[in-house]
Amino acid sequence: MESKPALQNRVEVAVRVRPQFIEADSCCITCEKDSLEIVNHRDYTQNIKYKFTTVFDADSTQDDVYKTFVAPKLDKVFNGENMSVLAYGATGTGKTYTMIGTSDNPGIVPQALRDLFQTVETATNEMHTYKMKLSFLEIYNEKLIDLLLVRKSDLQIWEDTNKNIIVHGLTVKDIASYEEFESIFLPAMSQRTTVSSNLNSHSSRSHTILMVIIEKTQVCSPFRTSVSKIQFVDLAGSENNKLSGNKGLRMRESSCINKSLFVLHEVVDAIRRRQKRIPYRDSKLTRLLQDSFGGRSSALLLATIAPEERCYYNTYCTLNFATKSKKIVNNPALCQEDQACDPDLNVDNLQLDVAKEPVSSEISVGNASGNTSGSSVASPTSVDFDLARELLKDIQERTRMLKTTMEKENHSEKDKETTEGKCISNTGNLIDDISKTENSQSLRLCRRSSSLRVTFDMEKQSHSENQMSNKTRNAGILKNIVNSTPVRPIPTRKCHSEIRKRRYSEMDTVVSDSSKDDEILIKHRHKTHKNHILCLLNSQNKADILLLHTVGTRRADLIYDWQQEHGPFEKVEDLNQILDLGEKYVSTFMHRNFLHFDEENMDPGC
Ligand SMILES: Nc1ncnc2c1ncn2[C@@H]1O[C@H](COP(=O)(O)OP(=O)(O)OP(=O)(O)O)[C@@H](O)[C@H]1O
Repeated sequence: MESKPALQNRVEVAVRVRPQFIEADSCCITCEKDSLEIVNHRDYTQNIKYKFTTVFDADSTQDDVYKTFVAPKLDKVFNGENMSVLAYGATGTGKTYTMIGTSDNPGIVPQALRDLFQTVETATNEMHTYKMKLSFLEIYNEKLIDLLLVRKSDLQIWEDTNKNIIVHGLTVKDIASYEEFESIFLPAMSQRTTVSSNLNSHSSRSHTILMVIIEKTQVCSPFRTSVSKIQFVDLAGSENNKLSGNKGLRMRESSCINKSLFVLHEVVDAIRRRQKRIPYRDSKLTRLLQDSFGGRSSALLLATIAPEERCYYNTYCTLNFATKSKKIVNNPALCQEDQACDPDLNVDNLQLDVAKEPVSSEISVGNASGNTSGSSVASPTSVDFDLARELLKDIQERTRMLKTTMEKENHSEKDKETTEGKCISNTGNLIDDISKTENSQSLRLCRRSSSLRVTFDMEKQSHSENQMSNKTRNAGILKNIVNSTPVRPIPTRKCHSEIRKRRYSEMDTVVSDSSKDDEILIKHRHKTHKNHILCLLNSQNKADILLLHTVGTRRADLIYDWQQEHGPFEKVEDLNQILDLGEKYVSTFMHRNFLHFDEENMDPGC
């Protein structure tokens, strides 16, 4: 495969400034075509200048953004590459507007889908057919919700032995036309959780990921299928609770949003600093975006900012995040599979590829030296599987013909067996040879791919890595999918200390000398949890009390009434004073809330 120019693999970043809504507030941004300046808050006599691929000023239209930043890259997806388009920015800065838009001013998603369907139409010919599929999910309060289903439940993220990420049970729907896409997408979009806040009348309370899968299949033998996907990510905006006026449940939502965005920052920082451990697992968002930040997908990040001075701090933070992100180097690979040759590989398995494409493991994401060990491994000799399979078919065909001829010529039974036996044994040997070669090939490729997945800095990226042949990569991906052994659920961040310990012990090379830190961390977390439980118990809002495990409306009433009468609980054990709860229940309460306490229950106001 031809090596690609370094810049093509970096996360591409553009910034869009939304129009000024509050005239009274002065504008703090000056835009150029590919740069912008804001005042330096540390020294008002200076400006801070940022450079990006493109800067869209407040006058830019939806068309400008789509046609300049996204449309030219859609070809990549058609050529088998995975791609993510992400909107990032503070609340009310125009992420959803830019991604989805309105019926009069359609945003990136509808425009891209129109173009994709158009390309499918023109590209379909006697050689290839195309199939498009759709999945749509939101991450709300650290829960994965399938937006294509009416009944909402928290989906699980699973991981197979090849470190492929799978959203278990996620609906994948076929879409045959743009109209069909709209008929599925628009009702699903209306299911997304939004509320009115001081900063945005339709503020998104969740991150959404819309995945469009494109399957390209050869009409003739060998019926190859290549599967690629493009995902559109509309991140919920970071929020300052004082400005947004959030309380109670809104506060909890915003704490989940802020926390996952915080982890995203940490992931970006860790990749840039080439840390051993990239904290992808610390939130569901980063787990699902693993491929877009330091993985095998190309990524386009659109940072949205507001021009008003009162939004200065958010603008400054967004621009800094955008600047950090553009330094991340992804290592996109073409996804291709030989479906016809593998009867076990059914299309339904591929549907799950919305989040299943190979991703970098925490251990393989940059070792201490920032070296990718695999890069020094010479490319294994490429075995031409297609040729081997053709040969195999040929032998089988000849065996069949020989058998028929022998029967016709009334050869003796013995002769027939001997000749046929020879042919079959040859065939068997060839099958063995092929599968042995494939297995060893795939083993090597799997090892290589886990160490080759992430490159932090293209300048330091080894040349040999880029030169990995197209076929080798494809075969690697094919084997990654074909060899996928049963998946297992990943313990997500709901982890309590035990899971945390176990996870750390699994990550032998990474944290072998950090057990002390871990212990301190566990103690700290325990203390923090205790404070948060206490805080929820003392909340003036019954909805907050209901967030505690094992607390239903009756118990929430008892707890609320008690604190109204006696004042706030000083310690969690004070629950024993509510006689109606019973001693046994209090111990269950402790057990469940301490062991199963998850951070989504934390109220940031506490
Ligand atoms: N470029 C723009 N031109 C015109 N209106 C815009 C533009 N950008 C944003 N808006 C308007 O600003 C408001 C907030 O935009 P939007 O809902 O897209 O923000 P958001 O960043 O998605 O916020 P949140 O994170 O709270 O969901 C909307 O009413 C939207 O129509």
